[in-house]
Amino acid sequence: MKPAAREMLASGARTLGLELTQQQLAQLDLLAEELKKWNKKINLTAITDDEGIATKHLVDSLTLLKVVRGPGRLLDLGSGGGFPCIPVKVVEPTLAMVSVDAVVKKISFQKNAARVLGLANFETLHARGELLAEQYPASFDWIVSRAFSDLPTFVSMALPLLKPEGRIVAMKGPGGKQEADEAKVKLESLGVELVGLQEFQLPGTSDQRSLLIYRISKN
Ligand SMILES: C[S@@+](CC[C@H](N)C(=O)[O-])C[C@H]1O[C@@H](n2cnc3c(N)ncnc32)[C@H](O)[C@@H]1O
Repeated sequence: MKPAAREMLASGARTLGLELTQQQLAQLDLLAEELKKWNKKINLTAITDDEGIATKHLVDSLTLLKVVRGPGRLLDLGSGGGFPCIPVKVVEPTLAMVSVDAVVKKISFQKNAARVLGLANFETLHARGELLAEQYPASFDWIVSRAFSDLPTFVSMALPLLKPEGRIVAMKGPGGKQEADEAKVKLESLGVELVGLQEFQLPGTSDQRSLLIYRISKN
């Protein structure tokens, strides 16, 4: 990435309370370069400029760390080009990751990126999220997604895979609260409750973001 984009990444992360090491910066830079290289052959993202990648993919993925903490097992459903899971893994390596996408070429990209970046405990899976319950029953502390699906679809897919004390985190844009309100009754009938809602501005932009956090209902 150009120096200006690297600086946007470092300062965006700092705004989130994350002081990136030189090694983490170099790994995220490498991820951006691999993304641009592969994107010429396969369609991974519409965002192709360094500044856009720095803020809208890298810093945006790291906003998840406002809520998620390691150690633990994290599942990213519909991870596409590896967002948010790869940047989060780089910055919070104590999280063991499973990254799932239904499109094989996206998973091939992630496998390559994980190798080039030297990520350990980062499993990639070419699969549909609906079909994971047998292989991963009640297995994850965190199940997350960004730009994946509506809340009821995501939550129903995540529930059989979530540990009893685990959390489901949906990364949303400015309409997150409204979506949560509209889905409230449906989500309660599925057996989850909203335990956190964070609304904030994506650092380095004027874009609004929200994080919706659910757990299995206690009553
Ligand atoms: C809009 S992309 C978002 C990718 C990434 N999370 C991001 O924010 O950049 C949605 C991704 O979900 C994947 N997907 C859609 N339905 C899926 C399913 N049922 N199981 C697994 N992946 C799915 C698609 O292949 C696509 O890569």
